[in-house]
Amino acid sequence: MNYLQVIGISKQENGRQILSGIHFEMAEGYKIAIAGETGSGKSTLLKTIGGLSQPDQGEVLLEGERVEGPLERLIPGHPKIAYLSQYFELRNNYRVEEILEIASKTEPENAARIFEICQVNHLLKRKTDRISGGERQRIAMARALVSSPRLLLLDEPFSNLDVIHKNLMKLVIRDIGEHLGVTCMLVSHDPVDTLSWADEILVMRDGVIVQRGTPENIYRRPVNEYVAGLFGKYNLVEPGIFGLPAEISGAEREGKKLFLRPEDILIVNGQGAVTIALVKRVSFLGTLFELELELAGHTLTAATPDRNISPGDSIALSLISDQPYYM
Ligand SMILES: Nc1ncnc2c1ncn2[C@@H]1O[C@H](COP(=O)(O)OP(=O)(O)OP(=O)(O)O)[C@@H](O)[C@H]1O
Repeated sequence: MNYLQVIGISKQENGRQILSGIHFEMAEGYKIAIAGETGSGKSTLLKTIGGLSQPDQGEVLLEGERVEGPLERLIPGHPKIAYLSQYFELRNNYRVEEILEIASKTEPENAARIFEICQVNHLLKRKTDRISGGERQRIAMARALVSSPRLLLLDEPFSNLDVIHKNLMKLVIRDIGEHLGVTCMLVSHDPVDTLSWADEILVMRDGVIVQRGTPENIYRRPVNEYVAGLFGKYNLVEPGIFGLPAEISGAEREGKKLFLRPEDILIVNGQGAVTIALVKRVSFLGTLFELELELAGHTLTAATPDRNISPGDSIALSLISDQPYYM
């Protein structure tokens, strides 16, 4: 039996279709991220899974039992599912430990482990109005976890966090799965945040799942430009400009273009190379330099650690992949 089954969920709001026939299954311990542009239905789907939004059609089963919607329960929500919104509230004028104590349904030993993983031990004696945004988010996470959920739903857990607190939060979320064994699903409007965490990513657009796959598959083999663009920069060019034969993989690739992430383009020693591009612009990105290149009338984006490349240079290119992807 699948741990979580989402079966044909559809929902309209004010005559508009927000979710259409969403269907997927999830095994226990599996990590699913939901990505998509703003308004694509990610939060509504997550709330429906958590019993906080009523679907018009379809149902959600957790361990074989139907998750009731808010119209079917006196208190909306499911006792085994914790939903952590980006707009969570922490009551004012309480100490952090009191907030956590009120929510706790777990043994003190487990609670101590959760506090350690969420890195809130040093905050327990503080009043809730004397903590920063990043600390609040970790406390809200600890509060959700001490309620002993079987499934944790995180809606935009990285929003409003600076890089340091975002990285801390990523560690917390990783450790929740690894050390507490809580199954977790998260939504992020910045899908790049989900690549290193998720076992699988569901990409949504207009209330429909447009692609489902491993992070690597979605990143390297997006089904369309919408999915490609969500996960970063890309190039879509005629295969011929890299000297690739036009009919590499037969009829299915008819009219398709070569899909390349910036890092798929290698800058090589010019001897014997056939593809020479002109450097138009160089931008420093921290770990890499991003190059804007002109090649046979195309503008390409490449990435390189080489700091010795300047605008106006002619450079030789090659492709990193021996399995080109066409879109
Ligand atoms: N209660 C509601 N009444 C009317 N429209 C709603 C309601 N809830 C959501 N919507 C609409 O449904 C669509 C999907 O909203 P949802 O919040 O699920 O998207 P999202 O992908 O999570 O977006 P974001 O990344 O901006 O949070 C949006 O167009 C939103 O305006």
